[in-house]
Amino acid sequence: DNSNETQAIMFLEEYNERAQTVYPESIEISWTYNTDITEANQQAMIDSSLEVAQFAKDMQVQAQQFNRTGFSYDTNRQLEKLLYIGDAAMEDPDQLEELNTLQAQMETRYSTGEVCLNNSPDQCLELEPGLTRIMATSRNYDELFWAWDGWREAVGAPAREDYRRYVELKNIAAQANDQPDCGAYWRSWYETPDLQAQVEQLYNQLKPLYQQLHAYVRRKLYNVYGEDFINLRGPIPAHILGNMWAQSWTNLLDLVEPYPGKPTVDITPSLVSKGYTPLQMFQVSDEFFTSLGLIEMPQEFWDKSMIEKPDDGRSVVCHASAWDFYNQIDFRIKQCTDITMDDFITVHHEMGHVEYYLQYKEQPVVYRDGANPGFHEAVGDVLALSVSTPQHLYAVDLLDTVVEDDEADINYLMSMALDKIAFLPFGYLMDLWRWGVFDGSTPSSKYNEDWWKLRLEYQGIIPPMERNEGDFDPAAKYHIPASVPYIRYFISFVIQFQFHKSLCAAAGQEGPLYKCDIYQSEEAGTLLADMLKFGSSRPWPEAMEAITGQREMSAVPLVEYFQPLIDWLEEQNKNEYIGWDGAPEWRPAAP
Ligand SMILES: O=C(CCC(O)(O)[C@H](Cc1ccccc1)NC(=O)c1ccccc1)N[C@@H](Cc1ccccc1)C(=O)O
Ligand SMILES: [Zn+2]
Repeated sequence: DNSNETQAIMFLEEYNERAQTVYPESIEISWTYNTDITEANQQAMIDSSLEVAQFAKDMQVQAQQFNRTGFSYDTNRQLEKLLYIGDAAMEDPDQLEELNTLQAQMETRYSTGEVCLNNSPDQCLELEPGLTRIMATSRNYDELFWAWDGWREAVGAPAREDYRRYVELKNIAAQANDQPDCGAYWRSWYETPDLQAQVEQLYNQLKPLYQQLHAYVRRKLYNVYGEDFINLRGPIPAHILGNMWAQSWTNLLDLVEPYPGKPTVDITPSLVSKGYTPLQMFQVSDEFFTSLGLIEMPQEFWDKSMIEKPDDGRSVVCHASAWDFYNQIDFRIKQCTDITMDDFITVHHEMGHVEYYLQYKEQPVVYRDGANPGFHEAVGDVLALSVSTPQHLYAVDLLDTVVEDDEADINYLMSMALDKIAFLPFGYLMDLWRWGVFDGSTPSSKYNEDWWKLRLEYQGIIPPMERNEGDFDPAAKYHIPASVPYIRYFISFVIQFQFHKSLCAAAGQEGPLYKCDIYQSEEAGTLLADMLKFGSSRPWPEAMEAITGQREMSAVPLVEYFQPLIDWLEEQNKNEYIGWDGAPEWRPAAP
């Protein structure tokens, strides 16, 4: 009855007040651990998360007392968000403490991992920046193997037992949220019953693009490493693609550039030669957002963010992240920013998260989230599609010369494909593996075997040395030990081109999609901001419709963006073997 709804609304208002005290305090304690990893800070974070879990449980008990029939859509949706509270729903507090402890230990192991030169403890490299720079710049097969294998030995294998127990506990937590397993719980956030089928269909539509890029890059790597290490009908060794996880191949641009001799589109040399600091990289990004009429980063952001790896000996979680303190004033980024184009793009990615926070900060706390997790990942990347254009980089003095002809355009599209197309199979398989682990189809006895089956089937890569169950290679990627879902990035890499196409139309940009730069377009900014303000108050198809005019995810704008390169690659590859099942018995020579 109506009075019941009035009481529910009063309860929700009380929740909204209390949450804006409870959450900020706990998030501050988590920030302290992330920016100063010590045993004490880790324990403080675990203790605080147990307190927050108790608060969430108390609120859940109150929320489920209401008979929601006849309630308005909004009251219903807000209450619903309080019923499903993740790990906090675990019945047994000891199990929750064990889970939080495991997660903190796995995050610490990854974030403090290092590889030491011939066991001299004073010459060690951490992932950022040391190992990342080697993976990006070395063309020495053995040196790349040293970094690739050393990292997996340091943070992969040791995580196996923790991870096995983590999976058990995460599934117990999922069942406490009325879900069969943790993968099902993570997918439930999309409110899309056939989500797996939709992402599988999107992947199959994009697979031909990836296979063309794979064949072309394989040929170029063959020219560098030779026939002992590259089989022109087989998979590519996993460690020579310019990235620790072979998820982005942009660092191979100098090897694979279609028309060498054109001015480069890689601004890393410019950033370095012009003496750019991390702060300036953030300021340039902020200026792009405000040029669209979006909200600028508040002073607290500049005062309290951590945008460089500290040099005072502190251990920190270097993997980038953007933080909402749920008090409408504190928003931060934590990033160990290196002076590279990769990190300039990551700055935009992280700032996109904060822009979303700023746009929905007036929403009730329960709605301060992306329309779905993929939306949150797409915001910064959409703007980066404009920022990355040679014309824009030239306009903001990050490129000294720009040439606009068909060959230069193909070079540019290749650089973008090495990021966006190369990523797609990795973005897809990360959670294919985890969904299988959570639903039991991948037992711990086959963690590594199933991982490399997926890496071969979808990415067409092969480990440089035989792997076995003494290894645990998935844990060498942050999101696995850090328990961060990943299908959100695959979804983002598809929908960001839908958003780009719509924002470009709003900005009155007419030319080919890959040349569009929405810089300084208030129309584009307004179209984006109006969607961001929704937060998670409406189902994501409504947010999609608000920007693009239609409700589904679609790979069409991504294909449209890359069409000139697709045509070029098909011509280039007309005598190449497409795919990697042409030499099933082949293995690369040992490093
Ligand atoms: O992991 C990231 C960037 C970090 C983040 O911004 O996605 C961060 C990951 C994270 C870290 C700690 C706890 C939870 C998530 N996500 C956020 O900061 C975040 C997540 C949800 C809402 C708001 C912010 N990118 C992915 C994929 C990617 C995306 C875009 C370009 C390149 C690569 C990667 O590096 O493999
Ligand atoms: Zn992100």
